[in-house]
Amino acid sequence: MLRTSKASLVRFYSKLLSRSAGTGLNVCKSVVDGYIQQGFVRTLTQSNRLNRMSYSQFDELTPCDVSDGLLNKYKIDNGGYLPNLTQWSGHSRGTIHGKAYTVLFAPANDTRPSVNYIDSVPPGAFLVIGLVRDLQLAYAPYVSPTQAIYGGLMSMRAQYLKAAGTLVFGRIRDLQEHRKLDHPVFSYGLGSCVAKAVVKPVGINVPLEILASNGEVEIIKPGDYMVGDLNGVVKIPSEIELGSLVGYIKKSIEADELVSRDIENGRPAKEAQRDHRASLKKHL
Ligand SMILES: O=C([O-])CC(=O)C(=O)O
Ligand code: NI
Repeated sequence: MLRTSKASLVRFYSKLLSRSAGTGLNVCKSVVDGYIQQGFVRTLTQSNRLNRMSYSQFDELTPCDVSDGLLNKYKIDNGGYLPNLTQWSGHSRGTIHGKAYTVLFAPANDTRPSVNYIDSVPPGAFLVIGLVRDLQLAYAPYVSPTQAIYGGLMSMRAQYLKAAGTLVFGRIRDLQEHRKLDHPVFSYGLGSCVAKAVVKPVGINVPLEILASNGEVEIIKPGDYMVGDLNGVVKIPSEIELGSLVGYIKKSIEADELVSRDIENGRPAKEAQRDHRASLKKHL
């Protein structure tokens, strides 16, 4: 009982800490540090281990499965889907997944200095590159620069550092090179010219604001879990416990397999769905 309440306390403060990042609410950090020093760190480590154990289970899931889980269990209306992205390369690798390592690009005349993001991509990370809000559009082509902000050499380095894949909310170039490497790259579009005359990277592991085509803004935080394939990319917010999500998704897939068998045997789809999905409610 006590452990549960400690765990939820730590989760609560961790959330508060991530929300307060950059807002000057340093008091939260000292509170969290205090709890961690008092031994609650063990609980955190245990929950990280649980998350780590679940990671390879995403090899067997698709972004569609994940969206079903986010919609039905967590009531996230868009199922975490980040619209209008295409997977250009790395198709042989099945489902691509990893924690978001985010990079923000701003206009070349931004006062912040340019940063080197590519040489510190963590192993297993999903490299996620976005532009500042002013350079984004709600409708195709979704960004105003026509230049490519990512190329083949960057994929070569990301792959060497064992990144899971790359997601660019903008244009990429050197398509042949990404394909030759078989490195998974997703983006809005393509280009041929490098972007140094118009934009530069200014932030690493900062939240990215992504304008979606329905006018909503999706925030991608460092550490959010990203899952992609031919269907596109889905974001699992870092607050969601991956073990519980995967548990629900597996039940949901089992139910769909029973529906599929019934449909193959000529049973009406509506009736089969109603019957097999009813039992899912107890896993919510
Ligand atoms: O060189 C650049 O700046 C971008 C590029 O084409 C690559 O990464 O291959
Ligand atoms: Ni290049």
